[in-house]
This record gives sequence, C-alpha cells and structure tokens, in this order.
Amino acid sequence: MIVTAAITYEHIKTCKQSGARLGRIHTPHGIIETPVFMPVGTQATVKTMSPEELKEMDARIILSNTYHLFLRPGHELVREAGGLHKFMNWDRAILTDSGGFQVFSLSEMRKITEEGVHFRSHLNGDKLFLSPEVVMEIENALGPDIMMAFDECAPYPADYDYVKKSMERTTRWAERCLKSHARPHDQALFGIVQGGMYEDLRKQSAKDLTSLDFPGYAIGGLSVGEPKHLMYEMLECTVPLLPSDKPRYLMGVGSPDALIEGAIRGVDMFDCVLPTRIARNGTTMTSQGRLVVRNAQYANDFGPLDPECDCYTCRNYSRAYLRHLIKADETFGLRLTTYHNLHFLVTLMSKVRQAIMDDRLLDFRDEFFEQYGLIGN
Ligand SMILES: CO[C@@H]1O[C@H](CNc2nc3cc4c(=O)[nH]c(N)nc4cc3[nH]2)[C@@H](O)[C@H]1O
Repeated sequence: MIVTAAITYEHIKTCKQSGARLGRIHTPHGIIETPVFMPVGTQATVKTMSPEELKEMDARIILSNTYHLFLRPGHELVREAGGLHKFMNWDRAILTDSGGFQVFSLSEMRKITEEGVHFRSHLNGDKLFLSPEVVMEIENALGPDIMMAFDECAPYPADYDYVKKSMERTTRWAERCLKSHARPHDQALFGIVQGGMYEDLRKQSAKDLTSLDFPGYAIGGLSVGEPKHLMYEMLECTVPLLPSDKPRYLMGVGSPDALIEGAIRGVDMFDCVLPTRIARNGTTMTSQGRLVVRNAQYANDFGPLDPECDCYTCRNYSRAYLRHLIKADETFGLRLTTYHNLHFLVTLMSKVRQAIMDDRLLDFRDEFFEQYGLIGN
C-alpha cells in the first residue's frame, strides 16, 4: 500500500567521521533541521513554556500525547477546537505519540488482546479501550503533522518469547493503523520498531515495518531502564535496516550524551521529558555538567547559571535568585530552569548539526564529554 505522506526527508550530508547525517524534514508546518531534539508537551503544553518562548529558542517541533489527551480533555473537544495547532496556539510542527508507551506505563488493570488494550484511566479509574483503529481516530482528531502507530512498548527486562509475540502483534497493529489512516496526505504515520533487547527480533521488526513503506520510522522499546550500551547496540543493529531517505526517531531519549551517541548512530529525531522534568526540581544541564541549583552552595552565587549560555535565564538571573525561587516553590523559578534546559538541548543539537557539517562529530563528542564531565564510551 503506497501511503503518500505529508512530510518529506531531505538528506543534506553524512558526516565523514561518524556516519551521522544532516537533514531536513519538510512538514505542512515548517522545516525541521535534523538531528533535532523535540520538547515534550504531553497535555498540549510544554510545561511552563509559552509558544513564543519555544520559538525564541528555535524549537521547530513539539510532542503531545494521544493517551493523555484522550483521557483529558478528550479528542473530540480538540477536534471541535480546530485541532491541536489551533487549540494550543502552536503554528509549527507537532508529533503525537500513540499512547503505546503510556497505556503500559501509566494505567492500571491492563488487558492486552489482539484487538487492542483494555485499561482503566489513571485519572478516575474509568474502563477504557485503545486499538489501532481507535488511536488513528484520536490522532486524526488531534491533527498533528506526524503521528505514531499504536504499538506495545515491551517492558525491560522481558523474556524472548514475550518480546517476540509482542513485536509480531505490534507489526499487525501497524498494518491496521495504515489501513485506518484517514489523512495520509497531511499527516505522516510513522511505524515503530520493537524487539526488546534481542538483535534478531529488532531486525525482524525493522524488516517487517519497512516492507509496509511508512514515511518515517521510530525506534521504540528503548530508554526503558536498560543500560545505555544495550540501547546503543540495539540502534546499531536496527538503524542500518531503515531506509536512508526517511526520518529515524529514537523515542524517549534526551540526556546530552545519549543525543550525541544516537546522532552518531544515524538517528534524526529525539524527544524526552528529562529536561522539563528535572528543571521542576531545580536540576539544570550546563556546559560544565549537571548543576542542582537548589543546593546550598549556590545561595550566595550571583553569577549566571551557565557562564557559556546566552539564554534568557543566563543573561538575566543569578544562581542565587534561581535557588531562592526554587526553594520558595515559586513558579517563575520552574519557568527559568525549564527555559534554560530546553534551550541547552535545542542548542546542543545545533552544535551537533554544525559538527556533522564539519565532519567532526566524534571530536565534538569527546570535547563535549570532557567538558560536561561524562565518561564517553
Ligand atoms: C528515561 O526516561 C523515562 O522513560 C521515558 C522515556 N523513554 C521512552 N521510551 C519509549 C518507548 C516508546 C515506545 O516503544 N512506543 C511508544 N509509542 N512510545 C514510547 C515512548 C517512550 N519513552 C520517560 O517518559 C521517562 O519516564
């Protein structure tokens, strides 16, 4: 089945030193330079950020989540509002995850059948059901530029037989998503590769999904608690089987080292709640490594959070002020640390893109790890 897609991937160049690639994704809501980090806006907002602030830091695409918006406020309400872009006043690109992760990580009383997943809402215990067809209807109503197929993100660790059966069902669900996808011309549906930490299952999943000819491919089932070297090994056996003329999206990955290592292995798109989540308890990512600004040592530190950063937070406020706000549980403090962390990752990816352009991403990785204090592997 040929699905004419809403997006096209333009390959610009491959780094001579690392195999990383520079590209552009052309979407109905603008162009995305890749590799790219996508801020997560689970409930139709990137927590504490305004669309204007996200544009200030040049965020080109943000995530929202089918599971959460299905539960609240409901996808029909968002459809009535004119779709997510209108509802949240964001005129750049949006990607929605399908709920394949959340229904397994958030809800109670789950029952997985060939048809779909019966579960209880984590908000009020309501009995609910998601299937490939229902998820396609929800994502169609939300109206993102890129939408994820409904899959099962197998837990880690999980035994071979479980992962095999789960991965094969995820492929059947992907076919059902394609069949019930209403608007392929303006919404690109990505398949999601599964297979746990088993190389042969990962390869099987990649082969089965690429034969279905999606406009882009996500690599799921990773960043679920496995050691990082395992994640990298699974990337190394999966990415080469994905088409080079389509975007590759590694789901749920957002620490600086993992973004760089993922780009080196040919990944184009990343998302993670990490920068926004840790910001809310006063942990920040700086050029000198992680800095927990709520710590007492910063009480009288009137210098910028990160002396090498030119973001709004670092240009206008001191570590002492940030610490005070966070300790006093002042919302503005969360906004300032969130702004900085997102700016840090979005800027890191522009440095990664420049390093690819200059054919020196491995050198950049070593320099970054040296300064950030990460033991590169
Ligand atoms: C390491 O941080 C923790 O772990 C999560 C990130 N890790 C992650 N792995 C994912 C896998 C999938 C998948 O296989 N399928 C679909 N549809 N969505 C996914 C979303 C994912 N997010 C954060 O939420 C945080 O709790």
